[in-house]
Amino acid sequence: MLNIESLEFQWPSAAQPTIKGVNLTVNTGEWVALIGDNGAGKSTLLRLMAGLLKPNSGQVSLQGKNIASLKAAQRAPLLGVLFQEAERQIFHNRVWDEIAFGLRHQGIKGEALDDKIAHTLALCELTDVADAHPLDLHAGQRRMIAVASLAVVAPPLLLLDEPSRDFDSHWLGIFNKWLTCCRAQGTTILTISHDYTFVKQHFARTIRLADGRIAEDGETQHIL
Ligand SMILES: Nc1ncnc2c1ncn2[C@@H]1O[C@H](COP(=O)(O)OP(=O)(O)OP(=O)(O)O)[C@@H](O)[C@H]1O
Repeated sequence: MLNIESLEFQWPSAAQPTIKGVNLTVNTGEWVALIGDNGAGKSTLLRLMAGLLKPNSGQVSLQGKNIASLKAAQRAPLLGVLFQEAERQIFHNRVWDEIAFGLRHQGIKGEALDDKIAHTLALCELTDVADAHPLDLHAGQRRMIAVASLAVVAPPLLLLDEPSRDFDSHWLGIFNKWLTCCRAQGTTILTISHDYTFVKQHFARTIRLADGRIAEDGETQHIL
């Protein structure tokens, strides 16, 4: 599914590379947690995986395609990203329109569009706020809107950055219900997390990044 070879990346303003020769394979349907200290390079690596940054050398391949060579519209059906700050991926004035965006982009309209959105709103317990402005809602709901925008499109690969952050126990329960659906659909997931309870609950494999390199890669029960 996802193959990373000899990946190197240096932020233009940085004195040294942030990602230093990472090699990694994630198989279809696998769930992998990426852990490590603050500043280890986890979010940078996730952005490289998503094709949002171009590496200085090496390559990220997704389903055999070099991700850095794909346009945004070509990447959209292949992968979805949940960023740490949900606000950064919310652009519409109404929850319903935010969730509809990805489907409309795929040319889905009419009853098929309405049905998919109604199902996703119910799954994410957002039906009551479908007409609300996303930024009028609290942090847990805003994060769930970003989740719903991914859920409705259901890409085969999900890259999640600290997904359990901002959720109280109520919203975490709804989020975990969505993860159960992802598991049933065979979705591949790579998540960054500092929440080891969450990691142990869902992710059999854990990779620890330290100073831009993979320090450990193995079974979660041995690493955490
Ligand atoms: N936009 C940017 N421009 C320049 N340097 C950056 C940028 N984003 C991150 N960095 C630097 O890259 C290094 C790795 O940061 P990154 O956010 O990838 O680490 P992280 O492991 O995700 O940390 P955290 O757990 O705190 O989110 C840090 O030294 C950081 O200052």
